[in-house]
Amino acid sequence: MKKEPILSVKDLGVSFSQYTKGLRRRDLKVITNLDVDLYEGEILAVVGSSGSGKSLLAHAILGILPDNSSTEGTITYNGKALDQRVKEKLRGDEIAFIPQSVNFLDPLMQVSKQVKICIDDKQEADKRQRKIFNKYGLNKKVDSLYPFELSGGMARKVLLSTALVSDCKVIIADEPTPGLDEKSLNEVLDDFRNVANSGCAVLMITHDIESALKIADKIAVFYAGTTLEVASASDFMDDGKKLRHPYSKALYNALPQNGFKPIKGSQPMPNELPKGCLFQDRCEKVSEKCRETRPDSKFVRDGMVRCLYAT
Ligand SMILES: Nc1ncnc2c1ncn2[C@@H]1O[C@H](COP(=O)(O)OP(=O)(O)OP(=O)(O)O)[C@@H](O)[C@H]1O
Ligand code: NI
Repeated sequence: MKKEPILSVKDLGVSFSQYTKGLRRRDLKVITNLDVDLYEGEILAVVGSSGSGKSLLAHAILGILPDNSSTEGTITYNGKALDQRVKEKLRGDEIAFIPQSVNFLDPLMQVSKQVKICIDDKQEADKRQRKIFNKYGLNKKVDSLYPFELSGGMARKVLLSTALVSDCKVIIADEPTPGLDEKSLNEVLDDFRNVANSGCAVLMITHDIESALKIADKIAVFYAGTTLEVASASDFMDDGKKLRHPYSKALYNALPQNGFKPIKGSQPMPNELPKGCLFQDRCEKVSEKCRETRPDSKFVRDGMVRCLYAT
């Protein structure tokens, strides 16, 4: 029997209402057709350039989008559609969030306390908090510090600790690794793999495809607010031959070990999305049909892709 996802996002759309000149209101759609499925015991890495919709996906799942936003599509958790009330209940209880900005730490609480409140077993809390701080090289003196007294790297480690000590079923990590030294980066990647191996589902948003490939099971490739491909991490090898979308292949070719070969152009802005395929202006294989038709998602060789010509 095929395993069901613990968290499933289907056809997510996010719009923001904005006031333009003359106080006319208009809706700007910044996300169209985002799809991801998360499974227990698996790490799904979400990659894509700045502005492709990675953080908004996380915020939509957690119910922390701004008030001037509206959403379409469905987000289900254990098969049940999530509404705002349930999202708020799950946040911090079953779903742990590691935000992109370290400003999410409580400025008025000592950092060791912020980690301890995430541990259900209160008798074990002191020990477990110290253990994880030790592992990340945060000495005893750090326990009593407040966030403003920490360097960026230290604050990032505290944020990571809050999620990794919790017994949550899902961890959503938005850029968890910038600012970490090499040793801590490897520790953190190992820890994500270990929590996944013990059954947790991990959604890891990252610019760092190389790190993602070390630990992820699957990679979702976002572009201009749309999921273009979801592939096995093992498809990112052998010249990228197994990848289904030209953009995923381009990302693969741009990795340092593959010679940093970039592609020309940039992702379209939300207010200038073309009719048809979003990647058309940068694609070598573009046809007339690509300019007319926005590709639906389809399953190709056990992966998902939005390209008319994917095989
Ligand atoms: N509050 C907002 N109002 C209007 N547009 C927004 C708002 N928040 C995000 N956007 C737009 O939505 C798009 C997706 O933003 P998002 O923050 O999800 O990108 P991202 O992939 O996380 O980028 P980064 O890698 O830089 O963190 C961008 O075009 C951004 O400008
Ligand atoms: Ni972001």
